This record gives sequence, C-alpha cells and structure tokens, in this order.
Amino acid sequence: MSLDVRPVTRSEIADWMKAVGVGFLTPAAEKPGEELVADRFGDADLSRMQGVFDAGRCVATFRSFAQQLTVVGGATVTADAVTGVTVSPTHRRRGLLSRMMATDLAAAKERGEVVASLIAAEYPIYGRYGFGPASWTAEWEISVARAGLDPRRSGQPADGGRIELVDGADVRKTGPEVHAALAARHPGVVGRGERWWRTRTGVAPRAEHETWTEPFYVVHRAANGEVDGLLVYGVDDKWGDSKQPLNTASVRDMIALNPAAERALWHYLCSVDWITTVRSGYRAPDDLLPLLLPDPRAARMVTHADWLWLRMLDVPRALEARTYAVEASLVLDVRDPAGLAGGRFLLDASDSGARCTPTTRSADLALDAAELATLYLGDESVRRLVDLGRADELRPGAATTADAVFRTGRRPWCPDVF
Ligand SMILES: CC(=O)SCCNC(=O)CCNC(=O)[C@H](O)C(C)(C)COP(=O)(O)OP(=O)(O)OC[C@H]1O[C@@H](n2cnc3c(N)ncnc32)[C@H](O)[C@@H]1OP(=O)(O)O
Repeated sequence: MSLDVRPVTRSEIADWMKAVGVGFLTPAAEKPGEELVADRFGDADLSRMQGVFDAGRCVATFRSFAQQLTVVGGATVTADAVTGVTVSPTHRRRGLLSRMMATDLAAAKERGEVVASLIAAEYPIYGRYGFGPASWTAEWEISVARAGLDPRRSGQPADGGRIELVDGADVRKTGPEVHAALAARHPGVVGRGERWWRTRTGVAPRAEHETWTEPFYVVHRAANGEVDGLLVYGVDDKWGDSKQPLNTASVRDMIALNPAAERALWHYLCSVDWITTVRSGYRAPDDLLPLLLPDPRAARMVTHADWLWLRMLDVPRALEARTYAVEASLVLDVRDPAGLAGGRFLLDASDSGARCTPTTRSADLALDAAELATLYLGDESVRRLVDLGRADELRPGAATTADAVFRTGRRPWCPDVF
C-alpha cells in the first residue's frame, strides 16, 4: 500500500502525538487525552502539521510554527520553526523526512518567511537541507566548595539588589516580561508563548512520560525594585555515608538582564546550605559563569554542542534585519542547490542596519546558504570557514572584512529547546 504524506486533521492529532513518542523513544500505552491535545495543538495551524500514514497508522511526523527570533541589533524576524520531526523505525531511510522538509520549506518560502529554525537531534541530519548551526550551547558543573564565593553571602547582594523566593504563579506573571527584555537584547533568543510558562511551572497538562517535580523559583530585584533576573532550579536529595549533604542543584531556567543580576543569582545558588554541586543548565558558550567565579576551575564544562540551526530563505531580508559592527560593503555569492535562497547579493552594512540587494558585481566571498546561516548571528568566523574549505575568499582580504562585519562581541544564545 502506498504511503499517504499529508497535513493531519484535528481528529488525527492524538495518533500523530503517539507517533512522535515512537520516534523520540517515549512510547505511550494510550493515546494522549483530549485535554492534552487541545492544550498543545488547539491553536496549531494544521496545514503545517504533516503526517505520513501507512494503512491508517501514523508513521512519520513533522510540524512547523511561526517563531519570533531575535537577530543581532535586537530586531526580530519570523522564523519557520521546525519541530516534532520523526519517522518510525519501520519506515526510515526511504526519503520521508526529505519529502516533508521539502514541502515545509517551499510553503515557508511562499509565505515570505526569512529563515527556518530548529534544534537538531543529531548533527548530520539537517545540513543536507541547507541548515547550518548558528548558535552553540555549554553546560558547566560547579564544585561549590572550590568556587571561592563567600558562602556567608547567600542572599542579599551588596549593591542594593535583592534575591526573593517566589512561586510558580509569580513566575507566570513576571517571567514573560523578563524574557521579553532578554529577547530585545540577545541574538538567538526565541519567543515563548504563555503555554511555555504554564508548562515550565507545572500547571499545563502533561503527557504520560513527562514527569514533574516542583522546582525553586527565585527572582533578583535591582535596587529600584524592578525584577531583572529569574532563576528556576531543582535539587536532588543525596547524602554521603557520614551524613554529609551532597545535593546537586540543576538550573532549569536562568535569565539575567545585566551582569549584576547574573552574579547575584550564581552567588545565591552557590551559597545555599547542603548544595555542593551546581549544574548550570544550557548557557551561552561565552557565559560569564566560569570567569565570574574566584576560581574558574571549579566549573567543569560538561556539554559543548551546536544548538540553534538556521536555514536562509530570503537572504536580503535576513541580512537587512540585523545590524553590523562596522561599515563595509561585501558581495556574497550564495549557493543553494534547493533553489530557495541562492543568488549574488551586495551587502552595504553599518551599525544601524544594512541594505542588501541582488547584484551582478564580482563576488568577494562564495559560500553555501548553510554557511551563511552559520555566520548570520555572528557566532562563526569567516576565516575559519575559508580554512575549512567551506567558503571561498574570491578577493584577498574579504574574509577579514567579513569577520569584522558579521561577528559580535558576545555570542548568540538560544536558551530554549522547541
Ligand atoms: C527538529 C527535530 O525535531 S530534531 C528530531 C529528529 N528526529 C529524530 O532524531 C528521531 C529519530 N530519527 C528519526 O525519526 C529519523 O531517522 C529521521 C527523522 C532523523 C530521518 O528520517 P528518514 O525518513 O529516515 O530520513 P530520509 O530517509 O529522508 O533521509 C534523508 C537523508 O538523510 C540521511 N539521514 C537521515 N537521518 C540521519 C541521521 N540520523 N544521521 C545521519 N544521516 C541521516 C539519510 O541517510 C539520507 O541520506 P541520503 O539522501 O544520502 O540517502
């Protein structure tokens, strides 16, 4: 029987979710209930929710949704965010992902979206579709005893700011505003809807495999009373043989709108009695964290990996959406075998914005759309891509100029998985 590749109907969503569980190795005994389906997908655009059906059974899944992505300079672009990509083990390596991806990217291009985005389960999957890693992430494990922070200062910072324990309900109120302020300043941040906050504070319906333990919620208030930091962490319950506390705190979410709030929140967490180890959660690879400790070697990096992947869909609009460190002109020859974003473009960049237009001038740099996606948020070095043979420097000095144009002082960071 032939496979039916198509958008799902509302009554098929529960089957679609069960298929996602098969692909992500989180099987469910029962189909998800109506309440969960309505909460997760009540507002979903079903034309962007693809399924593959074999004799009535859902065997592959793919979904995209509109996502606000912060780019360099603080503007946002609407991304075609790809998620829930699975093909059941019985149907893999027959081109089903390729078919669903081609359909989705063509529709996103048609809608006029600027980029597509995703968090890749495995590195080798998405490069073939023109995606490139645009931000990386890091996690540290801190040995509190070695960190060198003063354990007597467990609460109130010296600058008039203060730390307060709050409840999930408070976080649902203040969290969105703090996050919006982060999104306005940090490239790579993606929008969080109100469901995000309900899910992360334990009040949204849950799937069978999703367990919940209530975390601690903490905010940092600046001297003027405004909340400028948010910390959510869980703690395990571990004791040594001689009855010493050996608890690990694991950060689930931390937003700090300025370095003072960031320092205060780490200082707080490293000063709570019984907590001997802190897991930082996924941070930007250039987070202040290890260096703000008196002994940075107390923080061991336990994860360092690619995180947010992007795919260019409209090069001029994407490049015009961000700002640049220096004023310069560059001609980029962008290759895209899929025919979605390729062409030769003149970029006139400046710190207040840019003009990017098709051109017939000779190119300074030639690169694939995936490599341009990797450069887009300022995280990668053009010189390194040239040295790797992944970009061609067609005019001497062009890589140096492009690095000065594209790179940023701090690295992009996407705090979320989607
Ligand atoms: C954004 C997200 O949701 S990320 C989550 C991705 N999902 C998972 O990792 C769940 C487990 N894996 C799966 O469900 C499937 O294996 C998928 C979705 C990754 C791939 O689906 P398939 O239908 O098998 O992919 P498809 O047959 O279209 O493969 C296209 C090409 O990609 C390659 N490919 C597919 N998956 C992988 C992989 N995990 N690693 C390396 N190469 C891969 C195939 O070999 C094929 O290469 P070819 O064109 O040179 O022959």
